[in-house]
Parts: sequence; structure tokens; C-alpha cells
Amino acid sequence: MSKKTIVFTGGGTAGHVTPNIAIINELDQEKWDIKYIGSKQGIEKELIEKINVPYYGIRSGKLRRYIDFENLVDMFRVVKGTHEARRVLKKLKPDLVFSKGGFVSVPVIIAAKSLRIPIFIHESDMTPGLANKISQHFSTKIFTSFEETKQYFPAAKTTVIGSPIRKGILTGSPEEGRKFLGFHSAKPILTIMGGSLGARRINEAVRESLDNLTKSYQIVHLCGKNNLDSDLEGREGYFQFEYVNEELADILAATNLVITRGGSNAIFEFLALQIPMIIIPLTRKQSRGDQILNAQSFEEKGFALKLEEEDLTAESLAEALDQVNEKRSTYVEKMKASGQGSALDVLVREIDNIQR
Ligand SMILES: CC(=O)N[C@H]1[C@@H](OP(=O)(O)OP(=O)(O)OC[C@H]2O[C@@H](n3ccc(=O)[nH]c3=O)[C@H](O)[C@@H]2O)O[C@H](CO)[C@@H](O)[C@@H]1O
Repeated sequence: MSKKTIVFTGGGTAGHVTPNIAIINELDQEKWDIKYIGSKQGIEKELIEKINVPYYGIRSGKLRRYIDFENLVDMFRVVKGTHEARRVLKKLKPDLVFSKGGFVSVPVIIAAKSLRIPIFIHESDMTPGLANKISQHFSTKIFTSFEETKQYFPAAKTTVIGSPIRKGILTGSPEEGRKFLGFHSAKPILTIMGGSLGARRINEAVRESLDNLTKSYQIVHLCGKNNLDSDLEGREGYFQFEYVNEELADILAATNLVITRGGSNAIFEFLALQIPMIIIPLTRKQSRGDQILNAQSFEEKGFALKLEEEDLTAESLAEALDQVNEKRSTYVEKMKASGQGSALDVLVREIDNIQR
């Protein structure tokens, strides 16, 4: 049997890449030739090259909602990127293009459509990002993480499946996690994840409260690139990293509580691991507000407590931690009952069934 070819795309932040990696790891390599198209220097390049999938870099512009000179330059880059993507796709002749969204995916989708290649897209957030808003018109099938997202896409080709979580993240060992961190089991572990790029305001609030927080917790702080604080190196009960890869599963297995941004992948991972969470979403000033809606949805379902960044102080953070700790078992029960977990298998099945 000859192999089929699949091209993945998506990038800009890790949130548009880690679900693709989850799927890639589950596909049967005997059946599929796997390739990736991303931007020339986005985070996706590093993450995909690490797993040894052939990577093709194209030009990609930021998609802005307003018109200005930069926007025109970006439009030019999207057109250029589309030409580049078309050239790669013509050579690879894939049976399917799978997109996780992000700016770079738009030229790839347009090029794939022009070559009549079937396209699947997955939307992780409650409301679609601009890339997927555009891509929906060209796609064959659309999958979503949130039930609430269905309404934004054509019903006939949309299926709610949840979030395709990397299997490896679910099988960490708490002992290994503690060993790696040099932490013990007598005090709970609080992990802080500021999204794949870090979160300055959360980093500040945590560091301001460190004396207080380390009284009750051992702290793992995933603070994002260039955000390490050298003054805090070697501090007892506090461990900071820019970004962790393989070790994350063990760290999360050892974690009792998280403080997180409202990025969809991260919060669905914590849900699957049933770790109670405080979500501090990106504000409307810094984003389109998607994380606020993600956080609201999780709070309504009883999976998380939402704390708005505008209300974030050392005191409100301590209060939020107390509240979640007090109702810990209720959060865990709700998460247990949510029945998340099959999205990855659904996607692998749908991909395997594609016919050209
Ligand atoms: C700033 C921005 O645009 N954020 C968006 C981006 O988030 P962002 O890329 O920050 O993403 P997510 O929280 O969705 O995903 C982050 C991923 O990186 C992993 N991770 C993180 C830190 C670390 O040290 N190691 C590690 O492996 C997490 O486990 C997770 O799988 O995409 C998400 C999904 O569309 C959106 O919901 C977010 O609004």
C-alpha cells in the first residue's frame, strides 16, 4: 500500500503547534508521510524540527483588523506566502492539509484550496481567530474544542470534539516530577504557566507575593522566554523556567494547583489532568478577548476560578488560591465528570478516512 501525505500547518505561538504535535505522534508512520509548513522563524519551526518532521518555511504577515501601511506590507507577505505555499504543495501533492490556525496557516489554506486539496481545520478557542474565520470558507471539515464555538461555523461541516491533547502529557510521574524539581511531598506544588510566551503581569504578581506564597507552596514558574529573574536563582521552594518540554508531564503530575493564562490548550490539558486552576486571561487590550471567554466558559462549568488581570494584586491572588483550595474537591469532581479526552482519537480516525 502506498503512503498518503499529510501537511500540517499552524503557528505563531505554541498553542497553534502543540495540538499538531499531538496528532503527528498518533498517526501511523507506515500509512502517512508527514510534512509541516510554517513561518520562516516562528516558534513552530523549533518545535517541529525537534520532532524530526520535514519543515518548509514560508513568509507570513500578521493579520490585522485595521488598515494601515503595515497592513499593506502584510497583505503583500500573505500573497508572497501563498505563492511559496503553493510551490511546496505542488511538490508534496498531499492528500490532506490540517491546520491549527495562526497567521501562517492562511496562505497555506488558500494555496491548498486552489490546488483542490482537502482541508481540515481545528479551532481551540471559544470564538474563532481571524485565521480560522478566513479559512472556514475553504475547508472541508471544521472541528472545535468548545461546544459554544459551533454557532460561528457552517453547521454541515462542523463537529465539536474537544481539544486534541498530547497523550504524553497525561502519563507523567509525580515522583519523577518532584525529583526533577528537588521538591518534597510534604507541601503542595503550585505551577504557574503564563502561556507559551509567558505573561509579564502574572510574573510580576507572583514574584511580588513570593514570600507569602512559598509559606504554603513549592512553586514552579514557567515564565516565558527572556523572563527569568536572576535574583531568584537558587531560592528555596521556587524553580523558574523559560519553557519546559519533556519534563512538563512529570511536573504537572506532581502539581496540586495551577495559575494559568486562558490559552485553550493549556486549560484543556489541566482539565484532562483534573488540576484545579485559577485562570488569569489575556485582557482585551492585549488580545481579541478570546481567553476571557475561554475562562468564563471554564468557570461556568465549575472547572476553574477566573481572575481578571485588572483585578490582579498580591491580595486578590492569595484570596483566589484560598478559595480554590477550599473547594478543591468540588472542582476535581466537575472535571472528572466532564468526559473530556477522545478528541485526539476522533481526529486520527477522520484523517485516516480521508479519500482523494
Ligand atoms: C498570546 C496568544 O495569542 N495566545 C493564544 C495562544 O496561546 P498559547 O500559545 O500561549 O497557548 P496555549 O495555552 O493554548 O498552549 C500552550 C502550549 O504550550 C505548552 N507549554 C507551555 C509552557 C511550557 O513551558 N511548556 C509547554 O509545553 C502547553 O502545555 C500548551 O500545550 O493560542 C491559544 C490556542 O489557540 C489561544 O487560546 C491563546 O489565546
